[in-house]
Amino acid sequence: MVLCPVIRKLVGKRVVLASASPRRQEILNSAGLRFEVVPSRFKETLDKAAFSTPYEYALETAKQKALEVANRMNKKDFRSPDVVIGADTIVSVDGQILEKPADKQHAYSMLSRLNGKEHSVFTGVAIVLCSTKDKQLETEVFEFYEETKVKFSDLSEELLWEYIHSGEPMDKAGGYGIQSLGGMLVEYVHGDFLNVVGFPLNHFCKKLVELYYPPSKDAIHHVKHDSVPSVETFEVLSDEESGSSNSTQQNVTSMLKGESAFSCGDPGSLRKKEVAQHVSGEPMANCSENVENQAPFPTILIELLDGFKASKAMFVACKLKVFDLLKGKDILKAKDVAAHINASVCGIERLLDACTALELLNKTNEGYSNTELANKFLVSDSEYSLHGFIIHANDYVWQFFTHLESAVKEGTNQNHQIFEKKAQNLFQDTFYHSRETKLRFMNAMHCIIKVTARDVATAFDLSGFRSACDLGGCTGALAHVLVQEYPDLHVTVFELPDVIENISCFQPLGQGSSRITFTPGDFFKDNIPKADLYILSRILHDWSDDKIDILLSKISDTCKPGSALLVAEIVLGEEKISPPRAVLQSLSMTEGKQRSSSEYKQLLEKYGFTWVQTKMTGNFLDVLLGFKKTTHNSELSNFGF
Ligand SMILES: C[S@@+](CC[C@H](N)C(=O)[O-])C[C@H]1O[C@@H](n2cnc3c(N)ncnc32)[C@H](O)[C@@H]1O
Repeated sequence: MVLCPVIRKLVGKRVVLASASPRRQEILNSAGLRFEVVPSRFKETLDKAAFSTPYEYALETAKQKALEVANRMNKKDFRSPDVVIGADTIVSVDGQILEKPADKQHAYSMLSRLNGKEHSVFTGVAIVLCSTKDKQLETEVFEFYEETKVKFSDLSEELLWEYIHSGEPMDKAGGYGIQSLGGMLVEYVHGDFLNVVGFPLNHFCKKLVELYYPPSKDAIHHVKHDSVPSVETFEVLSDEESGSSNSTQQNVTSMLKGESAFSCGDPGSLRKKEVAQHVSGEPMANCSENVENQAPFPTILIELLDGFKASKAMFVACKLKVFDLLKGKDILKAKDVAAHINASVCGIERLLDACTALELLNKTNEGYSNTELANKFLVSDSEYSLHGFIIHANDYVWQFFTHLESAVKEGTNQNHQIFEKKAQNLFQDTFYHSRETKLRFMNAMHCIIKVTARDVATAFDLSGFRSACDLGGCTGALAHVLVQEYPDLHVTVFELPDVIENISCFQPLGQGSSRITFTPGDFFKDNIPKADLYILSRILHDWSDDKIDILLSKISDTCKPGSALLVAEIVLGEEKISPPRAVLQSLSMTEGKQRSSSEYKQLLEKYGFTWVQTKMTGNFLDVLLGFKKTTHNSELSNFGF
């Protein structure tokens, strides 16, 4: 549901959030905004002393972040976004700006400064409207900031260090996250809570209202500032400039060309309006009113319409090992690629052009070559290859989605259509029904967990644990990262015997592997090994509540008080409509389901795990950690919590 009608005004526009912050993404997602995430590469190194107030610093950083992304995207494919949103959150105390702590000691000095005092949280937000003229990017910047006052209670040193050891402060401005454990430090909040989380949604919506529902012409006044040259404001624009039928026609044409809905009139008049906007802080006049009456170009629908073609083009190029052929610096013509993989020249030429359009390949007069993205993720033997996962998507998931209509009507998964028999057991009867399909599935899991393992392993500080058991740990890819990260940790991978028989080709040579043991077994039927820490990575979403009951009861019974359970899954937003990859995965209708953070928390608590914390990693998987109930909190501090 989209509560704020103005958010709907952005439907059909290419909206980009220039921030990697999962918190900002979640806030905007839950407001119903559809956007792409392109984290800014702007280095946050502006000289703070050059700004007379903290919010000016936050505003400038937000603006530079957004402009960097707008410029980069425009240069990259000459297809600029319509709107780029940049934001920067800082904490200010005693006139000093605090950003993210560099290490635990730095976090301690920040939190000590905030202890027992009131401080301000400022978020600067820049909304950059983009358009192009002769492939040159033109931008208009609208900016605002929000201030929220927060007061910390008087906190003991012990509590501050406990909080620091939770790992939570490290990626947060001021060294705390109010939406999670950090909320316990806070006595009061005056102002917008979401501003402290990282994005002032309310003010953002008001700003959009100003932009998209501007006040009538009469309401706009001349402004004169002593410090800036006198400029024309909206009132001096002629009718023609500000909204005649001619300019309406131009708007429609420019929108159909994919240009910004705001690029009406000649560029000169646009620039005048732009200056006026900056000076007066007032919105653009009739230009956007005209646009309101036009149906915007439904970019999102067109992209959805073509989505399956794009996926399939990438799948087929992977299956034919096109990226392997072009790996490194090789440049080949279509006919050479066709000869190598024994395919038609015209077919390959079309496939290579499609991959170029999708930014997987580069094309010059000499021929085609891999983009960096393809070299890194699509070549089958690259370190972080997703090739195996893509082949699984092509050979299995794709088939499933061709039966989606029946799946939706029947409310069941369609394995019986694909495998021609009803699956009693998801793994034995489907993924593992032949050696070929088993290796394909294992390779797919191996690819995806390799890319995400480091973030899973480090989402919490696990250095207090000595033994871990990764239940359904497949090829052991997560176990390998865990033993690299934690030199005192031993990991048992508990897996089906069928899988363990086939793990040898997935084992890296080298350090740490002597601390990994593979133990065959069935986690529903057999006893599970004893450990301080149990791990369920992408297990719970696959199973029915009955099966989960068996598994979690078993873990809970085996766990000693103070031991912990770590769950890695894609965590749904509380409204359960984001992130799209989780919601789309749900369509595969396995026995299980995806859950939100509060649902996982409830589930873990039901089996005796307390103190459940969630980390949204920004990577493919999010992580939850809960501790087996203990009467003594001191047992938790053995693990640094
Ligand atoms: C979706 S995969 C996740 C693999 C791995 N944990 C990861 O995150 O990539 C589920 C894994 O659970 C294993 N599994 C399924 N049923 C099992 C059972 N009854 N006992 C032990 N492992 C099982 C499968 O073999 C598979 O490797």
